[in-house]
Amino acid sequence: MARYAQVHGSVALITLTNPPVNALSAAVRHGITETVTRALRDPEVKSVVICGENGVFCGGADIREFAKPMGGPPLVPMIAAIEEGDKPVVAAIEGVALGGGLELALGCHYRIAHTKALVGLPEVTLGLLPAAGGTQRLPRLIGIAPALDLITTGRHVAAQQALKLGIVDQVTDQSTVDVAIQFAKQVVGQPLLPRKLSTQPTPCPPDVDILLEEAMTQVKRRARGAIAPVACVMAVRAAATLPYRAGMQKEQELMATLFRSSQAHALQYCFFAQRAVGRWKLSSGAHSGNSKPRPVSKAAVIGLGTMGRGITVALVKAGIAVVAVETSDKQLQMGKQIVSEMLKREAQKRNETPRLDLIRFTTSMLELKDSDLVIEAVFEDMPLKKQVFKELSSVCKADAFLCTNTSGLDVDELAAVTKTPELVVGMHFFAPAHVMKLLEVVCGSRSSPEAVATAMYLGKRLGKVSVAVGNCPGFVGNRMLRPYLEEANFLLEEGATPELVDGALEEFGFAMGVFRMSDLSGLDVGWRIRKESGLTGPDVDPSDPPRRRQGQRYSPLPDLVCEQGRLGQKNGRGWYLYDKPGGRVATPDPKIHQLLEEYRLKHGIRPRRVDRQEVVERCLFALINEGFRILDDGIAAGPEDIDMIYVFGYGWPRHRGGPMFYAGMVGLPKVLERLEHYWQAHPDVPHLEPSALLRRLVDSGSPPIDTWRDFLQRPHSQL
Ligand SMILES: CC/C=C\CC(=O)SCCNC(=O)CCNC(=O)[C@H](O)C(C)(C)COP(=O)(O)OP(=O)(O)OC[C@H]1O[C@@H](n2cnc3c(N)ncnc32)[C@H](O)[C@@H]1OP(=O)(O)O
Repeated sequence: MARYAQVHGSVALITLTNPPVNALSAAVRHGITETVTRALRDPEVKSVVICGENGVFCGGADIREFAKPMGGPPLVPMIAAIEEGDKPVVAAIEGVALGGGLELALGCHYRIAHTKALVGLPEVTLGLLPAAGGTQRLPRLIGIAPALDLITTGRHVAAQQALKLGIVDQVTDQSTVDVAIQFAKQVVGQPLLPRKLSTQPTPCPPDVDILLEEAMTQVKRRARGAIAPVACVMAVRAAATLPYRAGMQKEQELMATLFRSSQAHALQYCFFAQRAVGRWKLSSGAHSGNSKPRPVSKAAVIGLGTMGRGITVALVKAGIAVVAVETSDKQLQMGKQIVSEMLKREAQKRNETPRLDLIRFTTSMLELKDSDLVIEAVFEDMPLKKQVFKELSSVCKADAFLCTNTSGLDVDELAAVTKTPELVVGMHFFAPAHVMKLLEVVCGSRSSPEAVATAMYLGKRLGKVSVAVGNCPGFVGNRMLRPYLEEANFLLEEGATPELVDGALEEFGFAMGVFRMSDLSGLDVGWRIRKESGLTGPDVDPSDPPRRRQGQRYSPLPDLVCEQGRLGQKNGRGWYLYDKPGGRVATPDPKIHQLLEEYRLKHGIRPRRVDRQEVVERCLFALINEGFRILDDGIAAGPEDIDMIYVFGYGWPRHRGGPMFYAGMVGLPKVLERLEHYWQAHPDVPHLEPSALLRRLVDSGSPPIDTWRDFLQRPHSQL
């Protein structure tokens, strides 16, 4: 899978041919080994150019092969043979040179890149390190600090920046291969040794130890338990402190540990899951392959609250014209000012001019008449949303898509008040909507394939990971969140503190524990929803005991906290005390501890010691259990969909693969056994009752996650 040609008489042109990204599969490695040997042996060949077919140099090692036994020639000696050869080899980089692809290029003596090319060592995002010499050659080429940055973050670098850093020798906007061939002819006869990176010393600043220590501290803080970034720093340290051969040895040792790790499996699963969720399928048989999105050139956003503002900014950043609607002039002016500031900040980051000209702010719904797609983002209140949808249905053009940003209300109920229910679909963004990568596309029972395809595609244009889900209260993400939050509250009743619960979840890898997250979102949001559903406030059934509602255990603790005027970070007091209203520095609050003690005393609860393991099991296994129910109900098509929702929308640590993957990693029998244990202890908590799907999977010998779809009762029936 590498083509060989002799061009311009004396140049061997080797082209990698493994579409779509010319990944270095065993066949490609075999092809490179064979063609390079041929070129080096042929006396007519004076220099060599390596390029990739279809405008892509190489996307790196073939990630699918990592799960199989290793076959074919290994990368390290293959790249060493190129570098050690006595003929100049030039890499012609178009498209991407990533991971093993860039390592191959680093083994070449020269690198020419197209202006639009991207290079990088993203192995860390797959739980690995660049183990084909990348951690040893890159620091020798560009120095310790920039190499640490690229290797520990895995970020892609555009050609011009790669030129500045010294990764590539030349950038061209012409045919890269032609330029590389000319270049290859010119460098024949020039000394090759200085171009062989493995023979060069690593340029080290005098304070290299401090630099490496700081890098280690920084990655540990950022990594939240991920091991690959730490190993990356250790490998670069080897490049700074050891000769090349010993450095390579260290690289291989570190890689061997990472390669077998559950984190690497989780991260590689995420890589493919992220791509798989784009291939949606509806119960009607329509799917991403046979349903075309309609172009959206003009969108509208109704409501300029937090969500509406973020959605407007996301649309404008994608170059889409927006009509932004508010009810009153005052609200409109406030929205306009905040959106403008947000856009200016965003543009500043990208060194661009803010596209304020793309937005028309108005209080008149009549201005929506030529919008292709409208996103309603008003208050989370069904009667209000219905009123908006009725109005939209009469003012918008007949084929306009009508979308709701509801976080859990019934999309079918909204569709029913319109003249075009087939054009109604949910687009559930996550705050801040211009930043968060997740979009839940909620398919109502009457949503057309075209409406779903358009919402999914629009999400992609906005840079989101769009996941199609069915219509049920809370959809996927928020439905699973409920048992998670409830278990956290029950743990407080039983003896835990907010900081103990959050500490356990943060140690697991969440950026923020459940109580800090609730404080950030605002405690009044959930309070209002609980009042509306009769769980607290005047509508509570007076015959309900204080800690039971609607036939099951209920914790009124969050209501009590709100009643004390503690609304979270925004007013400086919630489950924690903050440095100031809106401040971010959270400290444990003795008043909350006192409230918990008084509460337990009042309800005759004898506090017990809750450990971190119980926190993780009760909160996360309850959430996972709901995930199994969602799968069996046909609300999500597969475990990958749930996992991507949690990784991109709820801060689930990516190196743990998402909740469903994690369940498989822990072992389904163990999850089942712990749920049974906790359910026995708390029979009044229905969400702890193990789901039927979990039981079926365990009874079937706990099959691997990629076969779970075969065990679903009604696969994607609600999609
Ligand atoms: C000793 C170890 C040495 C080296 C280790 C490595 O090299 S690890 C691999 C490092 N490389 C990467 O991490 C790059 C991964 N790929 C990407 O980032 C993107 O795919 C890329 C190349 C930027 C292209 O993006 P684009 O949006 O254009 O396409 P898409 O991501 O949808 O990919 C298209 C299909 O190609 C599959 N694919 C991509 N890269 C690889 C790969 N390295 N190995 C195997 N398969 C790869 C991808 O899954 C898509 O296929 P699909 O069937 O749709 O899932």
